Amino acid sequence: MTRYPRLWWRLLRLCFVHYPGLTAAAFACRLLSLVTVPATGLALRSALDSSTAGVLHAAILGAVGAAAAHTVNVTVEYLGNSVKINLVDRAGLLVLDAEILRDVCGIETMDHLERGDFLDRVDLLRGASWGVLASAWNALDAMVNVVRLAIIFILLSTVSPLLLLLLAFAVIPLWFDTRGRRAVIRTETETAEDMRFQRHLFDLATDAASGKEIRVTGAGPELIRRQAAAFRAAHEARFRAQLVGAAWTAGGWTIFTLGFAGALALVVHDAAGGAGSIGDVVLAIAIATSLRGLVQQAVTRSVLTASSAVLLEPYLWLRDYAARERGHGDDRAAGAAVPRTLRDGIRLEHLTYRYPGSDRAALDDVTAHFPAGSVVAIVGEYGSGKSTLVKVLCKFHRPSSGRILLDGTDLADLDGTSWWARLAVTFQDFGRYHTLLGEAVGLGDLPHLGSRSRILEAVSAADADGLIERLPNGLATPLGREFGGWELSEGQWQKIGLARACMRHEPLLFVLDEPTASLDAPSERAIFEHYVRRARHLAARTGAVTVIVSHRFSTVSGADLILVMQGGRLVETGRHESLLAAGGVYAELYEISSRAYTLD
Ligand SMILES: Nc1ncnc2c1ncn2[C@@H]1O[C@H](COP(=O)(O)OP(=O)(O)OP(=O)(O)O)[C@@H](O)[C@H]1O
Repeated sequence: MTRYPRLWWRLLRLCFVHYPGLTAAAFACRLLSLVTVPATGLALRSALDSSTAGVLHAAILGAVGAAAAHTVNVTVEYLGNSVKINLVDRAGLLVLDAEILRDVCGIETMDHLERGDFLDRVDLLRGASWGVLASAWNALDAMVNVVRLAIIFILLSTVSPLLLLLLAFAVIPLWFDTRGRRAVIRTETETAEDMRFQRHLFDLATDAASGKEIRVTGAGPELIRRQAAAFRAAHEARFRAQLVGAAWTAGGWTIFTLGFAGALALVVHDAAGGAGSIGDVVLAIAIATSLRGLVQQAVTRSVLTASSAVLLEPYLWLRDYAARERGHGDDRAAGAAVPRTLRDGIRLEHLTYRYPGSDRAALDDVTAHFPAGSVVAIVGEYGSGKSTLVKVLCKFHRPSSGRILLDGTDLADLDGTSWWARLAVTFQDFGRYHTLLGEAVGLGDLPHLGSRSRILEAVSAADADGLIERLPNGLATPLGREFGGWELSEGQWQKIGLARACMRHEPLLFVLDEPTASLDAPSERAIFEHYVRRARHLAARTGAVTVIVSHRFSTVSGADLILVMQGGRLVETGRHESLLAAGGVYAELYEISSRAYTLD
């Protein structure tokens, strides 16, 4: 909680830096609002007392003053609020949202995108950055309200010190409300996972890709039942918490109203007994009436400020997390430069990796040497750790222990961006870019996005010339039905992904993670041979290592080195012939895979 004031100060400064005019106007309204209610009461008292004393011009002046002060009060309240809403909307969406996204995307590794606790926080903040900013203004307003109340109480004490008792009654609703709110916040945090889960099921049930399976398997009703159950559980818990909150609020206000009525009866009684003027009674009634509104505002703003903890906590957590992760990257990445070419190659030394929250190692003590210029195939059954190894090589995950050396330089000492600039990759879950076809390929190497010759060359390297010829506008064909473009088959999308990976001419690591999963057997063979030729070409230029991940053993038998993974461990390594001769896991899996292939 002690960090909040610092955060609010930073956020208010942020508003001022980006929108100085609006911020200054919002502050001016708040300053004026400090004096408008007391001024109205004082002017009214002066008008009534002057009129009782028969001083006409002073009475008129007082009446005009009271009307003017009241008008200013209403205007600054309205203006102050409108400016605040405008400011919070603009700065929230344009400045703070961008900051949050920069934090999420600026983290070098990708572990956070697979951590439930991280995703819960991002989920809470999704589209709610204005709420983080609003908390700073609510905190400021709560403070302004306290000062306004203090001025009013000083004024009331001039009428009767007993009126100060109202303060006690004013504090009660505040305390009651805070208690109720806390219960609501707690429940919202506790049920965030249920809400995320039900949204996931909703997306699954309405997504075109999963929709096909759902129809065939008839899993729809079960998914709907689970989605409804998760939603009901979260919703009911939140509703119950809101009822508890409402009960606390109602209790607080009932006590305040009783106290307020008692205090006014006291002032009228005093005036009737001759202990005050009629002006005093009017002053007390006018001010004490606004007092109710002011206390209500103070309570609302304090409650809003307190309830913003539901956003501030995840926001601060995310900032801390991003800063820690960036700090980790910066510490290590100081100084080391990515080699221009590889001579020795890539060495994995006792590489172990566990996914966040998992106690099972997805990579377990893997040691291997990928010589510069070699074509390395990683094979193994489902879930054996092939993709994880590729992701750690790409520096998307930081090894839990062990290291990766590039010509002797620890990958951990290189900064991610420089390393990624020397990678060419296509992943299993390749991107489907809904752009012009030429751009979908050219995006593989931004500096050459506009180079037609380079794009055509990449298309040829991916064996995709035939596809371009069949499309109505060649490279200028818009892709993706969702936005009115040309829809491609899985295999065609995959070829575009492969072409994109071929855009870079000087990678040090060329990764093909299941590059042919959506392609037929002849295309697969042709592509593999194509890539081996390309790998030799790249090897001659930069000593690049080509890593191909595949289930199909027959496809990769021509690789220089084959790594056989099983349950996260590297169980065999060597060339095809020697592995076959050894008669181990590779030989067995190769046999099964060849039989299946022949049956096909
Ligand atoms: N994000 C994740 N969080 C936790 N565990 C994961 C995650 N991704 C993968 N795993 C686990 O790590 C292990 C290795 O997964 P990986 O995807 O590397 O296997 P793979 O050999 O590439 O499988 P496939 O051939 O199916 O692509 C598996 O047991 C899997 O359950």
